[in-house]
Amino acid sequence: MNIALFGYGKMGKMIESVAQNRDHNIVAKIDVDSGDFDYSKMDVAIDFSMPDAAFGNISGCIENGVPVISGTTGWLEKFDDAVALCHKKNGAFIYASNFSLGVNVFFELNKQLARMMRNLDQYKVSMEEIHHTQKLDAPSGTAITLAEGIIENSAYKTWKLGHVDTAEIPISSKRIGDTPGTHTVDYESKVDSLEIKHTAHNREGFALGAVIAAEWIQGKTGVFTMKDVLDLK
Ligand SMILES: NC(=O)C1=CN([C@@H]2O[C@H](COP(=O)(O)OP(=O)(O)OC[C@H]3O[C@@H](n4cnc5c(N)ncnc54)[C@H](OP(=O)(O)O)[C@@H]3O)[C@@H](O)[C@H]2O)C=CC1
Ligand SMILES: O=C(O)C1=N[C@H](C(=O)O)C[C@H](O)C1
Repeated sequence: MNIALFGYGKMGKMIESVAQNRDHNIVAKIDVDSGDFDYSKMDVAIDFSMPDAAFGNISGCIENGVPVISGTTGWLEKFDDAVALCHKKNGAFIYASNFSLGVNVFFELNKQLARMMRNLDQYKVSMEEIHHTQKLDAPSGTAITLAEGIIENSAYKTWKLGHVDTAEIPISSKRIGDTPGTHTVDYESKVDSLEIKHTAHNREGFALGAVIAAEWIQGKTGVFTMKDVLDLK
């Protein structure tokens, strides 16, 4: 498969390595100051760029008939526009706030736990995410997806960074060293604590998930999620 990388930073380089180990070719490495590039050489594009660049990269690929996988976080105010464009152009698009296989299982576990805790008023939920100090957005895209999973399956109405009132899920964002990504969902009562946690040991899992998504989307049209890719029930 001929893969174009939009964003050749920490993740772009990791994806290059994982993709080459799976016998794919990298046909373009596109950063902020890259010149012209040729969409006709791309079987699929993988975007791990920056919040203000992602929508332009994704829409350019869709307009030019290139299936696109995006892991960039912090641009979701334009997500519905990307979905509409994909449907209009009969394109193919997957966004995931986190491509690691373990986190996608964690997303489903989190929803199931929220359903089980729904009527147990003794417990108050909170969330913590820890990332490296270069991260631009807070809270992380993964923490937002986890909060949305709880909101869909409980009486919580919204999430908020820091301290909150009772209908909100508090998210604490910490930036420590080179932490690849740690997410904890905690239910606290007066008598006990129940927590689920995912810890990424490095960036390889994110890259592997994105390459698996790129392989899976070949020949398909539509807007998909990692739940579709991994066939999680
Ligand atoms: N969904 C997931 O599983 C994961 C998502 N992420 C997300 O992916 C994104 C990238 O992360 P990471 O690789 O660590 O960040 P980096 O800062 O290391 O890399 C981002 C790259 O994007 C480049 N860039 C800037 N503008 C553009 C543009 N217009 N077109 C193409 N490339 C551009 C930057 O170039 P320059 O340096 O020249 O400005 C840089 O090389 C972040 O939003 C992060 O949150 C990260 C890990 C996992
Ligand atoms: O910026 C990162 O590094 C990461 N970003 C994603 C997020 O915002 O959730 C995924 C992962 O945790 C790493």
